[in-house]
Amino acid sequence: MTRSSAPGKIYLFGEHAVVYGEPAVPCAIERRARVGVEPRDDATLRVHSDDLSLDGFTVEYAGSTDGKPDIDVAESLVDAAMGYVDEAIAQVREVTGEPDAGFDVTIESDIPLGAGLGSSAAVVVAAVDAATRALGVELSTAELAERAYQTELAVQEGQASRADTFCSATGGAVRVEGSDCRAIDAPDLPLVIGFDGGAGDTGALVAGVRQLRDEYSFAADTVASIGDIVRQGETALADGDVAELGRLMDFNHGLLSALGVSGRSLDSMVWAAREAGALGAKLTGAGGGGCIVALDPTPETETALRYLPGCEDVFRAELADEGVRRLE
Ligand SMILES: Nc1ncnc2c1ncn2[C@@H]1O[C@H](COP(=O)(O)OP(=O)(O)OP(=O)(O)O)[C@@H](O)[C@H]1O
Ligand SMILES: C[C@@](O)(CCO)CC(=O)[O-]
Ligand SMILES: [Mg+2]
Repeated sequence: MTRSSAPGKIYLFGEHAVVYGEPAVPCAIERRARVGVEPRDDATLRVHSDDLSLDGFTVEYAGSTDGKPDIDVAESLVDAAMGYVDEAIAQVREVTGEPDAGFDVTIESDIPLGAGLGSSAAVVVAAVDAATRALGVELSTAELAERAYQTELAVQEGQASRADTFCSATGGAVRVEGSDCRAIDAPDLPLVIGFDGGAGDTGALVAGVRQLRDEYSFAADTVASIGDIVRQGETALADGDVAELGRLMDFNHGLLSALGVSGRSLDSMVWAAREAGALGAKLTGAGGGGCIVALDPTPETETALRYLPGCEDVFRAELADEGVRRLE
């Protein structure tokens, strides 16, 4: 068995706008997806994940185009669940020049699905890394990030940035603007995550923003303004000005909300954090439902979120300095 892990992430600033070429600053956090792969002697892909909300199931199907999944749950759920792993393995087949490679894949993850913490990117980065190594190919971090990006791009129907996958592959805080991806220095930040137990569909949310942006020039301006916030945020990060970071996060949340990607429970967690004295709070990732990130060095935000109806989990996030990790 060849195993790799990769971290999830939060966005300090810039999700969604990054899809249209604005800069974004995601930070990897110490919550990981671990993927183990065992090459098979046929072209079948067999995936087991206990973490899927489908209550743990195994899907088996032939890697060829006419292969039908052999499962006992609704096919749409399977499509949603399998999309990223399936495409990650397609990338592995291409980069290794082994179109008929088959694998048994086992996924364990500490990252809630579809909640804005980059579970898809972490699973994809770890899967591509483990499966290529299992076939005797070691990708550089840049190549791994590129293949993982191509995976998200394909699954999200041509609408993805390099931000999540680059951040998960390299770890740390990063800045992504188009194809320009780089590590940046970030001070130790007092990050608190609130999770409403829900999820959003990244592809659908990104498509919704694209539609608004095409329809209204002020929506396009909103996306451009998020870019301005990110640039200002970079200065605040470089200065270690946590109060200013918080103000900018609040503003960023407002603009994401205007673009239609927040929701009642995300807004209520954001307001609970602000009322508890957080320096700033915003949704993270694609939105719809899932997680917010707040800045608070005191325990007040954690306490407020813990008692907020509709908030299912609260935790402090540590920055993950290490990206992909080769386990065995
Ligand atoms: N533990 C897992 N096992 C199998 N597949 C997973 C697992 N975690 C995530 N995935 C895949 O990732 C998909 C969720 O990705 P999606 O991009 O919608 O959300 P996210 O990456 O968690 O959040 P965001 O992109 O907003 O940060 C799942 O539907 C599934 O295909
Ligand atoms: C919403 C988005 O900006 C981040 C999802 O975590 C999509 C992407 O960058 O691919
Ligand atoms: Mg994702």
